[in-house]
Amino acid sequence: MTRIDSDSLRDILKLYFIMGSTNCYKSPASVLKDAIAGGITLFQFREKGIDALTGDAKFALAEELQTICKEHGIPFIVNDDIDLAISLEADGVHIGQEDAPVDEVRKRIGDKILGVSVHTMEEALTAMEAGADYFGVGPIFPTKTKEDAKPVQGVQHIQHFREKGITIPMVGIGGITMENALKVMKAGADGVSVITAISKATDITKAAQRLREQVEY
Ligand SMILES: Cc1ncsc1CCOP(=O)(O)O
Ligand SMILES: C=C1C=NC(C)=NC1=N
Repeated sequence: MTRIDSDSLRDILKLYFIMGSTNCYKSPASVLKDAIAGGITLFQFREKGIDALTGDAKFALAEELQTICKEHGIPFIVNDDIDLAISLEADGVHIGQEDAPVDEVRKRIGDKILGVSVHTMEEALTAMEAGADYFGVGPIFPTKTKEDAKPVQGVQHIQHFREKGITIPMVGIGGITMENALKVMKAGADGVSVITAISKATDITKAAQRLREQVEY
């Protein structure tokens, strides 16, 4: 197996739905099915927060959601938990700056997709050197979903990375909705990562559809 090429990755990063049990009013399985029906292109299992599942319950939910992704041809990414990703043979992982070093994770997952959260040029350059396939940049707008999010940065970092000639696939994250998604794309992102605007929508399929329209501008 070889590393995914950037152009294919850009296509799957367009509408990057992220979710765990703590982000859903309904069952995570039904939320994911509705989001897939609305046109998400990538899914990340992110089980975090005070009521997050752990151990066997977390594994069982991950497996259930991975099966749904497989049935619909949607790649399945695991947030932070490298062991879980490896045991499930997930399509990739997403790590933050506080997680294991990028080069260590790259060694453990081989050619699978490796996403890294970056907030500064230095973090970006280090992550690229170490083998990241894409960046998650944010929080772009205010968000209540991640309690320990860094300061809201707007689209300046995405613009700055592009102005400096960084061409690596990149998604914006944080407070992204159908109203502001286009601004993120025009700043130079290849896609948007969304939790609440989809997972807590009244009509999940419609919310995903509207976001998909925005990113396909
Ligand atoms: C995981 C993460 N990283 C930066 S902001 C954020 C949460 C995004 O959630 P939402 O789309 O609900 O604002
Ligand atoms: C924190 C994150 C930033 N970006 C992405 C894509 N996922 C995350 N979990």
